[in-house]
Amino acid sequence: MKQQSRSLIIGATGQIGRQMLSRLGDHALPTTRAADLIPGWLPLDLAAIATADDAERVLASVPLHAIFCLAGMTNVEACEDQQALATRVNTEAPGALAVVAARRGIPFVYFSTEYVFDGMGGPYLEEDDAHPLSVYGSSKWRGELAVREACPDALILRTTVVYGLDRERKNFVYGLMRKLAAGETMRVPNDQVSTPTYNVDLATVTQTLVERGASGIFHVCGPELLSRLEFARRVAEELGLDASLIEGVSTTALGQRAPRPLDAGLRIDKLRSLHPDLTMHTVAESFDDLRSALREQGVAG
Ligand SMILES: NC(=O)C1=CN([C@@H]2O[C@H](COP(=O)(O)OP(=O)(O)OC[C@H]3O[C@@H](n4cnc5c(N)ncnc54)[C@H](OP(=O)(O)O)[C@@H]3O)[C@@H](O)[C@H]2O)C=CC1
Ligand SMILES: Cc1cn([C@H]2C[C@H](O)[C@@H](COP(=O)(O)OP(=O)(O)O[C@H]3O[C@@H](C)C(=O)[C@@H](O)[C@H]3O)O2)c(=O)[nH]c1=O
Repeated sequence: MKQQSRSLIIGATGQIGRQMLSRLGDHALPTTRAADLIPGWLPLDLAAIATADDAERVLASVPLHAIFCLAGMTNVEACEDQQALATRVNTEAPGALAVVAARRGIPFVYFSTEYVFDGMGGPYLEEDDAHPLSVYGSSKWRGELAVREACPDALILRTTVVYGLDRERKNFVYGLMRKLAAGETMRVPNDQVSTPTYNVDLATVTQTLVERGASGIFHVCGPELLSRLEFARRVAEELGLDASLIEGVSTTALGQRAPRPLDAGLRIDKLRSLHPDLTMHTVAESFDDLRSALREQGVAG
């Protein structure tokens, strides 16, 4: 029987990958490194893909109509110590997979980050100069360049501080909820300014942009410019948690190894002007949608 052509979701176990998967349903072919645990998924390890030949081998005889590259080495601190792996996973493998997409004439979507900027003049537009501060940011910026070179029609989506329901319960909001619900203090940087992004909006916009044949770089993030401290306080307020347990500190005091862009955030003027029907929700609006689901998951009171 002829195999049906599907959209490859690389990184389908991740926060954003899960959202894409639930949207695309049977039209998606998810990948994971732990393939034996999930029947029907394609085994794919970005660390094993260095060249277009490697990518062709992995995808040989797999009919596809789009490739979404959501997988990445996303632990910003760990990237500082594992530069070679970060380069392979975030730069070289996406570039190699983009070659396959270009050869097949199918859409390729690469997820990038606000961390391509240095945070000295945000919020940023798509055409602003990149100047990453960290190994992670640099690997993603070089990933963008590799993807664009391999597949000039690729769609590159830059986002940041993505939150929402996450089966792995890994994003910032979960960390905050766990601490506050346990009555523990959370130290949060008061000098990292960004534009937090609801993962449902991000997945909806991604799907729509691909359906509309968009290409090039788009910033896709929430509409509010907030420090982590302000964001954390709003989340606490939305969930009825004790915001007095949130302690604002400088990034320096937090002692993170990877430098973060401070005065950052992304501007979505381009998205708004070319696709005015697409809405990125505020924190308050997204929590109206999210609150009950978080409670069902048993992580919020
Ligand atoms: N979350 C955020 O705030 C932001 C995310 N992004 C970008 O969006 C993308 C998705 O992020 P998010 O969903 O949050 O990520 P997660 O950290 O939730 O998930 C990472 C995914 O990458 C996969 N992965 C990691 N290493 C490899 C590898 N060597 N080979 C194959 N798959 C691998 C994991 O799969 P496995 O199950 O096999 O471990 C997992 O599915 C990333 O590219 C990230 O850089 C950009 C800006 C902000
Ligand atoms: C350990 C610790 C961290 N933090 C903060 C610092 C840091 O800003 C944040 C770490 O959580 P995050 O994972 O959201 O932060 P970070 O890994 O810096 O976030 C990034 O993720 C990657 C994938 C991106 O591409 C970025 O755009 C951004 O969203 O939490 C605290 O506030 N208190 C703490 O006790």
